[in-house]
Amino acid sequence: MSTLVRLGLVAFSAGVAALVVALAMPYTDPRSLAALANHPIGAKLLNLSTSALHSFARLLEGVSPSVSVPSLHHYHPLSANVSEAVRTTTFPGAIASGDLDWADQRVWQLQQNQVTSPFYTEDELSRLLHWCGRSSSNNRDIGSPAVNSSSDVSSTATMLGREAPSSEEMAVKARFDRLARWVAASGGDASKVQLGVDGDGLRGLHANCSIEAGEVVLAVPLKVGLSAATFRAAQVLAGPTSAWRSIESADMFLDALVVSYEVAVHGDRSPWADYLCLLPRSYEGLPVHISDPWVASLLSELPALRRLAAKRRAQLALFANDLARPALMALPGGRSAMLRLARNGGDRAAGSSAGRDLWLPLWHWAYAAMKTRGVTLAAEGVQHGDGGAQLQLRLPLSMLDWVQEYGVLLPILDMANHAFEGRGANVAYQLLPDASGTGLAAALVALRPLSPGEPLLFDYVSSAELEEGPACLDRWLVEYGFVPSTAGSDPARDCDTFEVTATDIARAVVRTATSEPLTGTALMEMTAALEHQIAERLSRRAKDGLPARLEIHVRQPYEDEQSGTQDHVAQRWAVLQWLKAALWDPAHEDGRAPEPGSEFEQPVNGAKDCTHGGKGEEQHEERTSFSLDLVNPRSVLNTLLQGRWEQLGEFEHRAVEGLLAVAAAGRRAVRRALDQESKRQGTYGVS
Ligand SMILES: C[S@@+](CC[C@H](N)C(=O)[O-])C[C@H]1O[C@@H](n2cnc3c(N)ncnc32)[C@H](O)[C@@H]1O
Repeated sequence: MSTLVRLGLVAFSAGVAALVVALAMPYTDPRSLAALANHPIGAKLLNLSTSALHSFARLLEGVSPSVSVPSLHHYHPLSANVSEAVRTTTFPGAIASGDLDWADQRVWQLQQNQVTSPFYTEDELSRLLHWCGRSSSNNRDIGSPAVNSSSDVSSTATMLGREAPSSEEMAVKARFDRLARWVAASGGDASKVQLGVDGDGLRGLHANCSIEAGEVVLAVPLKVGLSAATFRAAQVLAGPTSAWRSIESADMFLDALVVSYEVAVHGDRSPWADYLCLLPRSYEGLPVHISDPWVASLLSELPALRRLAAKRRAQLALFANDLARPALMALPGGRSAMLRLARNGGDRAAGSSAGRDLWLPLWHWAYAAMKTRGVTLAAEGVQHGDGGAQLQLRLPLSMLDWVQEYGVLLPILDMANHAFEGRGANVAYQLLPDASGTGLAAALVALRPLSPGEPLLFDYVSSAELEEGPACLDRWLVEYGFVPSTAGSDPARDCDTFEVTATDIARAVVRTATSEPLTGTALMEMTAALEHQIAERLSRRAKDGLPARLEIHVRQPYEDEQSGTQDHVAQRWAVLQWLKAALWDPAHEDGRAPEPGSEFEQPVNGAKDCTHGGKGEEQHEERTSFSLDLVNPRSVLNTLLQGRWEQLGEFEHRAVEGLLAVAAAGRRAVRRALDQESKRQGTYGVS
């Protein structure tokens, strides 16, 4: 080969090498990578190349690109009946919202049948967080005493009577102090706060000195927060999560992946190791994690909660198996971490029940931690800087261009408990520039002068509620795992949802007509016959988009004059139309039957007689010929509300904490609706 050709080849190789280096360089320097990712074309190129690289890697692993994209349909226990479920979506107020019906009672039951053990246990968490060196902690665990032993914190903790803190308490204090130093070194300030326990035994954040109104009590720079933008594999997250972009609400599960990764892969080497050790080991209130069959059966009577929990449960399963597990394995160190999780379950050969793979327990616990403690930041604000400051986060965020909201776990700040604004909140959550002036810090600002030892309470949702109005309390249980005890009830947060089927309508009709309790074979027979008729009418009306069952939502009427609705029963008009369709023969709709606005008319054909409980074919005939067309939908609605009010009353004797609070709030809402119906109709007295 001539020298010239050799030289040419060397020059060509050098050129190729230079090109490769030029292409690879941005990936090695976070700043140039961030600059590139913030450019619209650069971000697209990065997205494309990381997705392509990831797909290539999967091909090498033998995963065919034609493997179908995972979908929530696979986790809907009745998905074979999807087309039937779709039918229920078109009518206003119909149960399903989307193409899968999560409200169907059978969905929750079937899911529940598969739950044979708790989603995670404290013992499993002890194994996952073995480096923390202690056995348990939860919100009410006093493994977290007031960590400042100064004498002016007497109102802080129930622990102060103790002379010497236990070794566990010392360990908690040491971890908290290390976190405070990390926050300070990162440009924040945690010098005015300490861990404490309130009078109910609830762990929280307390002031440790006197604080003026308007003073910043705590500032935690966002870069200290644990999030998809900051965790240790942030820069390579886009590829392994590229399949997530087409899945509804995928960003909600990104945070659980982040926590799982830090625990499984980095453990005590994680910058958040101290923080992870201070997290509660159990989050008992989240409906999605109900494993006790008795509690699950209570949830069945709260359809709004049940529907949300059923869907969330399916989403968690979809992500755990098909999306988060492969994503974690594709992140650096993920594959061996996953193997460790599988092994950490103990000795399977010995048939130990403690031997399950720890991945699912970790996943569910991580989800619970993020859900109950994370703050969310709009992706828009994160990418373009909020409050006038450009964020310094390591991840070129536009690479995750499908994310709308980032969840962030903020060490120390997330120890503060909740109180509604104007109802006990003494600090406000704000985003402020951090000490460097180039990034943001999440801050708690005093709303009034604070004394040493006072618990710091802020409103978890005030900014969200500004836009959407007050959230119903049942929503709190699903999203935050607890129902805040407010000073007196706030009518705007009292809501109830209950389900009405042909059976419920039949019972209400009998009750409306007879005002006698539903007892005896004769009444049962009559109800069954009515139910049959009602179900038939509804199924005939299915072609008009009328669902076979309806959720009735009861809440404070919106103040908004524009909407023009002032009914405690949401979409009352539509509900009455549906009841009318269930009760009245379509042939009678040309004015032959009473309109919903007209007064209740007594049923004919001896409906009253049915309460006498006689037997025989003749009477049965008479009863089943009861004329539904003459029953007024308004009176049935009234009876349904009355029945619901009584049903919720029974919760008082059997429900567990969170569900009891939801049921009580629902009962107050239904009471208001009943009063409104009673006033409107004048003639109906309700007890
Ligand atoms: C952000 S954490 C607050 C700190 C937490 N207490 C701890 O020990 O780590 C939110 C959790 O604290 C509890 N919590 C906060 N505010 C509460 C309140 N007002 N009433 C009851 N529980 C509350 C709930 O369990 C909630 O899921």
